[in-house]
Amino acid sequence: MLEIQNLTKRFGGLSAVHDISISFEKNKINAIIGPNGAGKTTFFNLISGAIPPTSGKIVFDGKDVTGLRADQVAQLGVSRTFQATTLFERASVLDNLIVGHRLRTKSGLMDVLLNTRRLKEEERICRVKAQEALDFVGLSHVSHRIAADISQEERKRVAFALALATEPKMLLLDEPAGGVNPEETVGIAELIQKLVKHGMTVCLIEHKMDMIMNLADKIMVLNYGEKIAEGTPAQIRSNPIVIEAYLGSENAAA
Ligand SMILES: Nc1ncnc2c1ncn2[C@@H]1O[C@H](COP(=O)(O)OP(=O)(O)OP(=O)(O)O)[C@@H](O)[C@H]1O
Repeated sequence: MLEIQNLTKRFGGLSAVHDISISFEKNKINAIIGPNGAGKTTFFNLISGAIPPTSGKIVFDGKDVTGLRADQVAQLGVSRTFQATTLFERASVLDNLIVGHRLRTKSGLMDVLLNTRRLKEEERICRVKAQEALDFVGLSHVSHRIAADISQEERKRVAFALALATEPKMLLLDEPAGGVNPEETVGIAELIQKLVKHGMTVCLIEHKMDMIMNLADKIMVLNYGEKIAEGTPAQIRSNPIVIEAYLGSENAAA
């Protein structure tokens, strides 16, 4: 599904991502872990087209997407959530979703000015899709609440619903369980499994090791921009290089 070949991103003298090659299989949950500053976010920025690589190649679903812009990559089926979910705080959850969907649909300025039939039809479809996305992530009950009033866990679910607007094949989730309590983390993990059940491929960055170890099919470990390991949770847990660099001897003992 996603093939990364010798991907490098340099910022001045610093290689934030250095010569990474890896492949992520379709319909699986892939996790990227590593200490702060290891290059995880930069890696996501490269895959999603937010920044161009210095060198290397990114092939998504058989197409070379290296150097494409974020909107072009999104069009091909890669969608993304961010560590912080930015919402229109005074608007309802449903309206946030409708705006999110509208931004991704096709009417041009002339349609808006002329208020065409196509525009009206798109608006209707957006409302239906927004409602469907909220149902999918388990938020129909808060659809009319003001965004400012919902919990951190609900915000995370809204981020998922927004990312689903483009009907992606692959979802990049940046700390999907960041700032949510352990019970809610289980719920977020279940939602990720549901996405995969519905045919999506997931790639996530997460610091919550219990969640990752229970959820991921494959883990890539970054350290100082380099891939130091990849494998199943069991392989990663017992990898001496990972233990040394990242997990620490306490985790190994556990
Ligand atoms: N635009 C930029 N310009 C210069 N340096 C950058 C830029 N973006 C990231 N870096 C540097 O690249 C390195 C990797 O950063 P990155 O944010 O990708 O790490 P991370 O693993 O996502 O960290 P965290 O877990 O803290 O989010 C860091 O040293 C960071 O300071």
